[in-house]
Amino acid sequence: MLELVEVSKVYRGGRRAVDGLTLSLGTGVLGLLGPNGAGKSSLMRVAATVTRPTSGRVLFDGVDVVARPDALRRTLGYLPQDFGVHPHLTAREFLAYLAAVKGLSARSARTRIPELLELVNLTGAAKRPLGGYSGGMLRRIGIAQALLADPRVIIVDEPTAGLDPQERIRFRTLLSDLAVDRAVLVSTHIVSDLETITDDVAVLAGGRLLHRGSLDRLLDTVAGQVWELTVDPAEVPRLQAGYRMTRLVRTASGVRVRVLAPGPPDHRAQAVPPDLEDAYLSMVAASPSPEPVR
Ligand SMILES: Nc1ncnc2c1ncn2[C@@H]1O[C@H](COP(=O)(O)OP(=O)(O)OP(=O)(O)O)[C@@H](O)[C@H]1O
Repeated sequence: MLELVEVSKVYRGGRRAVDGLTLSLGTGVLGLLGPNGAGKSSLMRVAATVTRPTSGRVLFDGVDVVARPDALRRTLGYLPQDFGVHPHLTAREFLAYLAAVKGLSARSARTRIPELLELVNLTGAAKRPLGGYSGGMLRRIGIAQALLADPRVIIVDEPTAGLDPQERIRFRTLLSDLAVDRAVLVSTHIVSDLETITDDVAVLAGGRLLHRGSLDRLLDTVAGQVWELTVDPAEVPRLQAGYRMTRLVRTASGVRVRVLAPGPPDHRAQAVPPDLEDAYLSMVAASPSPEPVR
């Protein structure tokens, strides 16, 4: 449905935020995972036609959206990271305003807005000013506005940032439901957010794509390389200097550490099954940052 081909984004001053990245999206959720500054927001802004790529192409059903953005824009729902609302407007007024901006007829807005408020579970709060909403409620209003035009493509940047655990679950369920017949691109730097939302992950670091595939394939990249051992606190610096440590927990009997290594780092080390955090940290740590372009 949406294809990014060799896309680069270089900002003024030479910062190369996206570096020759190729990625395709079909129906379902694609999780975009990467540390802060990896280029996730830049990539999403390019995909959402908010900014143009410096080079490369973005195709929507085969049509070049850089030259002809309208076809995608008509059917795109985009929730940026810094989504702002007017605190004095109620949810209903805010959606009505955005519906007008997006060119929906007054008649379709009248039917669509209550449907969306129901979908994001905000019918009961529809007449309250947005200034009194919690972070989770605001994110849900953000999703509602992204769905106003019944989009085929939904792009949401760090949707779970600032949400409490319950809101997080509700939000993930909503996104999964929407993805049944839509392409959904969702970014996060929280590995555990992805496990329940999708099995299709793209790992980004330094503007480059490090991995695209299932969570199992991501786990395979560190199979047999994760070890746990309990050590004296004084030994921690030596281990930290020699190995990538993915966890460190103080216990009554010492410090329980989890390290990545091709073989056992110590006679006390026990092999443990890798988790996604291990795979992600191993991948991101191995990736060099690209040089700024001069
Ligand atoms: N408008 C801009 N002008 C100049 N540099 C920018 C601009 N936007 C982003 N950058 C830089 O590009 C790089 C990638 O930023 P981007 O926001 O795309 O990453 P991210 O993965 O979304 O990170 P975060 O989760 O912190 O937002 C960073 O080094 C950032 O400082």
